[in-house]
Amino acid sequence: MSRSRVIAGNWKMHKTPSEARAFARELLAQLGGAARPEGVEVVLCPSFPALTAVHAEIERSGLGAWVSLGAQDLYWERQGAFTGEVSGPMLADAGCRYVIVGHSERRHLLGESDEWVARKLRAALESGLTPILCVGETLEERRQGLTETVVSRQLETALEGLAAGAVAGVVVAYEPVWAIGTGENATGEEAHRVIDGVIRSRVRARFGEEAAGRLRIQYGGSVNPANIGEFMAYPSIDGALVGGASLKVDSFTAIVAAGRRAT
Ligand SMILES: O=C[C@H](O)COP(=O)(O)O
Repeated sequence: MSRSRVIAGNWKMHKTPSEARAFARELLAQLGGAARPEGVEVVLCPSFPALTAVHAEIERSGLGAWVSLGAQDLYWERQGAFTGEVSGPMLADAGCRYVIVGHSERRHLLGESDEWVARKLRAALESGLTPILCVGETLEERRQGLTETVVSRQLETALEGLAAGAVAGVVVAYEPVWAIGTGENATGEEAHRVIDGVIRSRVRARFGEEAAGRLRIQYGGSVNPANIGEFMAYPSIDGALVGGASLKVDSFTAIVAAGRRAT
């Protein structure tokens, strides 16, 4: 299995720039003090105002070969009269390599549609950023047996019209909405079923074997040091998108360490 794993910390609307800087310094010191887990990339996604401070800490740490900066969102236009929005070129210039698109909090709290997410994903790629595309069903959709329908629709709308080579470079995060911040995670088997049986197989059908084989697919939703092993036991799961447990140095470093593929 040659795909590297991506362990991303989504700090959401936590930590001021000074708190983020101090936290990043401590986290990077701890990550740098241990051996790099083989085949693992780490992405830190602070809020917009903290990006440059965290970028400076990554540079200072010398871990830039495997620790990257990511943003939590972007707008699809490159510049213009879009008050409050942030563009892909701005993020790239601030040192980002990754950007989250379509997080469920944006879809459900802020009304982002599948079409908006698709535009954002394209904008990310055009700016040379790796999008982390979030997909996942709500509790109600799960109860109605709509997981596959919802995940397929979100995935296919976002990837529609892209070249297979571009799709191969995307990271998809399967985040069942009912598992986010609730302490109630999907089981490894449930995550594997959606990741392999829905997401990778849809990509295979639409974009071919090579794109499907290269695409990295994470699980997200109440990941913590106690349950990360259950997900990483599946070769199909290429890492995790971590919310709450990424806000503490010890829990996040434990999750990063667990990301290495068993040999
Ligand atoms: O982006 C991260 C996800 O929303 C998961 O958050 P959580 O780990 O706090 O459940």
